[in-house]
Amino acid sequence: MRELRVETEHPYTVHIGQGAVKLLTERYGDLLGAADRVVVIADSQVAELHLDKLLDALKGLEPKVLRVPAGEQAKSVESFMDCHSFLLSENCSRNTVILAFGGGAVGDLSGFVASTFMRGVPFIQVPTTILAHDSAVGGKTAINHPLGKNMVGTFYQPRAVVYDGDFLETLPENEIRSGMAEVVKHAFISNEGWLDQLLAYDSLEAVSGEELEGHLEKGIAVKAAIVEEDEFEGGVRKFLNFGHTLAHAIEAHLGYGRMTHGEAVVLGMAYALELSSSPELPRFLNWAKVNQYPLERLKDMPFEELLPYMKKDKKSTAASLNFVLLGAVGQPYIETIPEQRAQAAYDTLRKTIKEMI
Ligand SMILES: O=C(O)C(=O)C[C@@H](O)[C@H](O)[C@H](O)COP(=O)(O)O
Repeated sequence: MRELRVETEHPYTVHIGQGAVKLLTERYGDLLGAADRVVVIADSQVAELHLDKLLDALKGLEPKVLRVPAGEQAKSVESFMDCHSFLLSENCSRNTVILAFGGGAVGDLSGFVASTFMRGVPFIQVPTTILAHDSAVGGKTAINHPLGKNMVGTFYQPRAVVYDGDFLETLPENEIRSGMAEVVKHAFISNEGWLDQLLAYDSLEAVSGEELEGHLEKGIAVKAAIVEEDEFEGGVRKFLNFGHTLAHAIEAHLGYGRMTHGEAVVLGMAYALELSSSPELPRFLNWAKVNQYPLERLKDMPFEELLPYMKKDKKSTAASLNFVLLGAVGQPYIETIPEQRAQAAYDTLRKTIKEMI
């Protein structure tokens, strides 16, 4: 079992490894045992596959379980209110502990619920996807608004992240693609050797379970170091948003859940590399093509339809479009891009993709 500390204002540990859920009672038994209620907010699809294992690990605690829609559909006002209604109907109090069981979406929703129920109750992230190595760490919680992704949310750190590798074994292909995008993002902003290694795999299927665990640990370490330096995103934390300005615009434009988050992030990273005039773009596009990321979808998305969302990005201001760009691998920076240049780069990228597929 591997452990990483995240030294934020309220520090916590990320536990990674097969069978990690047993730590819920071994390490967090005091917190959970002292709660008047333990509430599991579970992704409904994940619950079908893995809830028994989680409940087994929570034996004796008699948790209440609320199933929410799978994936991005969970991050709605309706789900948010359903969670609060459930907590109230179960007579939960400030002494209740919430467990988020599922991928990034259920983690974001549950964290937001935990941060707002009676002005805040403790929560533990129990992630079940590759993508969640990113979203479960760092304390960003949110639901979506039709006008922009993650627009309603808080910074609220979990008490622990218990990341059990067994849950990753049933991930569908598009979820593997989605999660690996965030792993590659962590490599782009931190470490050239690691990026070389990730882009050199013949395909995502060629990554063994053991190697994956190592990559996830590296990704979490990159993220934890940045979050420790800038928990509330005044500066360097923005680098974790590499590829996200366009990605979030695509997700909002298409409708949440129509493209996985990580797949959209791959399109967004390609765009950021184009804006950076980065020599990394060709091999990155090739990796994305080999692994069947939906590059071709850009052709149906005119720049003018994405622009309003990009203007609302949290890194932008009313007057400017701000992107995370890359000087070289491991050297991210923020730049304000004039609209015309943003449009020209988008058109160039679409042309390059059209020629290669
Ligand atoms: O933790 C962060 O900071 C990130 O930006 C990580 C992103 O990969 C993640 O998707 C995050 O939820 C995006 O946050 P947002 O503030 O751009 O909504």
